[in-house]
Amino acid sequence: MYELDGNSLSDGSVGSNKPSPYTSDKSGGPGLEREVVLSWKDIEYKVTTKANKQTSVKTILNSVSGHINAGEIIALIGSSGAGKTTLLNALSGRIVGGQLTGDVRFQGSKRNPTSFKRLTAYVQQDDLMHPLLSVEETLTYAAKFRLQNAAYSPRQKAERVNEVIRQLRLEAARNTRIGNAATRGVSGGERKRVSIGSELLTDPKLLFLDEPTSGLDSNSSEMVVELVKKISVEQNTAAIMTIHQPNARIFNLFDKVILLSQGSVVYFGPTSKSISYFGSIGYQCPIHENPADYFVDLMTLDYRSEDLLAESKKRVNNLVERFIVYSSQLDMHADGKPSKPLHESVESSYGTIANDVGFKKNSWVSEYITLLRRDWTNIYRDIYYSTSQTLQPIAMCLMIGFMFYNLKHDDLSIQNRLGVVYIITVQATFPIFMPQIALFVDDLVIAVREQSSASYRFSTYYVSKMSTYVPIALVCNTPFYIGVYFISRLDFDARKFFIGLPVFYCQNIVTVGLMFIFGASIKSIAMIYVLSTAVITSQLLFSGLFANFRTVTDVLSWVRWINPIYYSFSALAQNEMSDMTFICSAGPQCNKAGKDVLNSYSLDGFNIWQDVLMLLLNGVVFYICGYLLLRWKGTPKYLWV
Ligand SMILES: Nc1ncnc2c1ncn2[C@@H]1O[C@H](COP(=O)(O)OP(=O)(O)OP(=O)(O)O)[C@@H](O)[C@H]1O
Repeated sequence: MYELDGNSLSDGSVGSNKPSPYTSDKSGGPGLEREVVLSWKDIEYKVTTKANKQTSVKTILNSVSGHINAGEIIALIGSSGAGKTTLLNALSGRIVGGQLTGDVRFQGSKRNPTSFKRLTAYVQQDDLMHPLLSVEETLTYAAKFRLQNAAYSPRQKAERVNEVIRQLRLEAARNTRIGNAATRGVSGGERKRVSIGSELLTDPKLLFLDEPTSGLDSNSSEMVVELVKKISVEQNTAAIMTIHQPNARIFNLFDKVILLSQGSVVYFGPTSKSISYFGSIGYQCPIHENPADYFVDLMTLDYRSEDLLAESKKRVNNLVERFIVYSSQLDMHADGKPSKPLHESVESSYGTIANDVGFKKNSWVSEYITLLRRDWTNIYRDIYYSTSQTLQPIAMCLMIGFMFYNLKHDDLSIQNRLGVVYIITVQATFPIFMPQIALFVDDLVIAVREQSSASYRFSTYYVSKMSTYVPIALVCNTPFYIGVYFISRLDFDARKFFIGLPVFYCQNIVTVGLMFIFGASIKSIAMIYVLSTAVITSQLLFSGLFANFRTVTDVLSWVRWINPIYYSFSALAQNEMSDMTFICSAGPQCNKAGKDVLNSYSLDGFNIWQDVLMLLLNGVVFYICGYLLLRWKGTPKYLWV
């Protein structure tokens, strides 16, 4: 382990042959051996980059080794782009893409991804939480998902939430909503503490934090670090956090620091010894300077001129080499023989603890009920969404109803009837798709984060989303259908009314399925809007109203068979017109049969029930694809070493 032990610089010299910190870790004090929670050795991470059509391999982490003991907090410090987040991700098992090599052990064993996820926690830099839930609700839902029902009763979960609220000093904000850019909520520091609290609920053995102080003033930053330290000490857990140039007070709160430059370790050891270490290799931190600022300046490449760049590169290389020399000396016993690395020695003492932890997931039903409750709370509180989803169908119903007011039974009404039926179909597409996709994409980001800590199953998430979005679509659009039916006076017949309504419902349900496909497969909302508009517009164009399928070229005529809108429009049009007869409004007396009209529009390829069947088949395919895409895209392919 390339780490300075607590005593190695006591005489101010570097490189004295001492018992290696690999073999015994007594940083807890004389006689106190602390459990090594995580150790990592020779971590290398490379990515392939392309520039000017040339492919090159970029090394982002270069032979990084270290370990963390229970009760410690370690700061990962370096200039921007030094590789801090990459190292944190590699250690927490969240690296995607590239080549990762080396060896990471959790409590002495190779990591079992599932147990590791459950026993550790990761606080992301962006605090992704539901803005409309209060602090207490956010923590309560996290507790319901992440604490096993078998081990915690509802009361014990509530007590655990209260304990975390107390621990993180969040009592005053308990009932305040999290908030976002649109709605004022808790302060930045409180938000960060809620984020940390959600992760602490499970009593993780190891906490990873990515820049927990970014965006906070120095008081809030100090409070966050102090709290993490207090918890680590009290609960004998460990924490590793990336942090940008902490002030001197915050810097001194850390037990150890890892200083990274260009992916290489420049120093890893006790914070208290960092100044003397740098002093011993010729870089004495000025008395009144903040040590973290001084170290980061030393480690940063200076791009202001060629000369300054060359000079800073030389300095950084020197710092890296000096630390390699020093750490290799620490690897030797006093007799000059290499000591057995701590990384390997801990394995024998801790066996396979990390892999032995058996977790019983909460039941599917329990997850589903909790997710459903959270979804409906969010929807109910989203005043903009609920108002617009309620008012839009009513406004459209009045407009369409009065535009086609009181349809007659003459031949002029043929076009109008087809128009009304078509608009009924359209109302079950865009007005449902667009607002729901915006909600779903926002929600999915949080779900993916929750998934990374194995909070619940994707299947429960998906079914709870279906159970939220489908009823909303149906309930909100029902007044539209009823209003348009009666105001425009579509053919008055109870049988027709009660056949048309379920067909309309089916189209709404299919639209929600299509929405899941887009939401699960594309992250960018702008891209979704562009592509989905193109897809839905094409579906509307191929509905049979604008182009007669007898005249559509063979190359495109097949589109109707995979077009749900064709089926719903055809079913609704047949339902309305197949038994009607239209009187000619002018000229010689004549009658036009609805059947003939439908035939002239090629809308009678299937009968109503076949149309409904095909519509439902489209829906089933959409929902299955949506689920598979959600699983595939929502489960990042993390690299484990
Ligand atoms: N997948 C990747 N492909 C290409 N470059 C990458 C990739 N991942 C990381 N990098 C590069 O590796 C370097 C280290 O990135 P990282 O995010 O770890 O830095 P950091 O120290 O956390 O920086 P900051 O403090 O600015 O967040 C950066 O130059 C980044 O651009």
